[in-house]
Amino acid sequence: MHFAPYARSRPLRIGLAGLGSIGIQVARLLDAGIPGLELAAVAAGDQERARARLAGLANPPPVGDLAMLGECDVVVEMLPSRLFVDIARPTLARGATLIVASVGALLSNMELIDLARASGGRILVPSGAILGLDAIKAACESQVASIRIDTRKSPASLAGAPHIVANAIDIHAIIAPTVIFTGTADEAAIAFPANTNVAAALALAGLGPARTDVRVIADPAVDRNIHTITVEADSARFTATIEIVPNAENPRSGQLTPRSIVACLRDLVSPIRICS
Ligand SMILES: NC(=O)C1=CN([C@@H]2O[C@H](COP(=O)(O)OP(=O)(O)OC[C@H]3O[C@@H](n4cnc5c(N)ncnc54)[C@H](OP(=O)(O)O)[C@@H]3O)[C@@H](O)[C@H]2O)C=CC1
Ligand SMILES: O=C([O-])CC(=O)C(=O)O
Repeated sequence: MHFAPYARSRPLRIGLAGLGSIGIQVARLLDAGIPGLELAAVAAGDQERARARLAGLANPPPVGDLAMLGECDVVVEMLPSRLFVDIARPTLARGATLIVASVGALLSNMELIDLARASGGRILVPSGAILGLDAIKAACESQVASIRIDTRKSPASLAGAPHIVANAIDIHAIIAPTVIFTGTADEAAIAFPANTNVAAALALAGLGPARTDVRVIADPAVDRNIHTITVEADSARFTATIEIVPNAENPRSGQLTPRSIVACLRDLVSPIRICS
C-alpha cells in the first residue's frame, strides 16, 4: 500500500548520484510523481548522455557532476563502487541522508558511520536485491549461530570481477553449476564488488562482515540472479530465496533494486512505516 505523506512545507529534494541501470529507473519512477519527493538533481559521468536519457521525463532535472548534489536533502548513491566514497563523504559531512546501493563499498569505509554520527547525517541501506533483512534483524535480538548467503548467477554476469581475473578463471568455459568463491562478506566485497552488495547488506543487518558466510556459484543454466539466505538462530531457523530478473542494460544488477530504493524514499515521508 502507498500512503499520503506527512504535510511538509516543501518536498524532500532528492539527488541521484549515477544514472546507470539502477539510476535511470529510479529517475523514471520519481518523475512519475511520488507525493512529498522531488527529483532535484542528477550527477552522471557522461552528462550529455544523461541529459539525453532524461529528456523524455515530464520534469527533467538538472544534470551535473557530484558537487551538483550538495543542496539535496537526500542523495541516492548508485555509482560504480570505486566512486562510492566520493559522494558518501561530502553528503554525510554536511549532515544529509545517504541512500547506498554500493553496499559492499561501505564495508571498506566503515569510518563513514562515525562521520554520520558526528554530523547528524544518516546512512540508509535499502534491501536492494535481497529479502529477509527484517527477519535477520529480529533474529539478531536472540542468539544467532550462523548466517549464509548463496549467490547464483550466470557466468556472463560474473565476468571481469577481481576474483575471476586474479585467479584466471575461464568463466565462459563453465558448463555446469560451479562454486567459484567461498569466504566471508568482507572478502566477497573485494572479490566481487559488483555482485555481492546483497551479502554486505546481510552482514550489516546481521552478524557483521566477518561472520557472514558467502558462496558465489556460476551457473550457466540460470537466467535470473538467485540469492538464498540461511539463518540458524535461537529464535528461528529460516531459508529464503529470491530470483531477480537481471537488468537488460547491466546484467550484474537486477530489476528489484531500483524499486527497493524508491520504497526506501517513500518511507522517508510516510507517516506509517513497515520496518524492513
Ligand atoms: N544493493 C544492491 O542490492 C545492489 C547494488 N548494486 C550496486 O549499485 C551500483 C550501481 O549499479 P548500476 O546502476 O547497475 O551501475 P552502472 O554501471 O549501470 O551505473 C553507474 C553509473 O555511475 C555513473 N558515473 C560514473 N562516474 C561518475 C561520476 N564521476 N559522477 C557521477 N556519475 C558517475 C555512470 O555514468 P556514465 O556511464 O555516464 O559514466 C553510470 O551512470 C553498483 O555499485 C552496483 O554494484 C547493484 C545491484 C544490486
Ligand atoms: O543480484 C543482483 O541484482 C545484484 C547482486 O547480486 C549484488 O549486487 O549483490
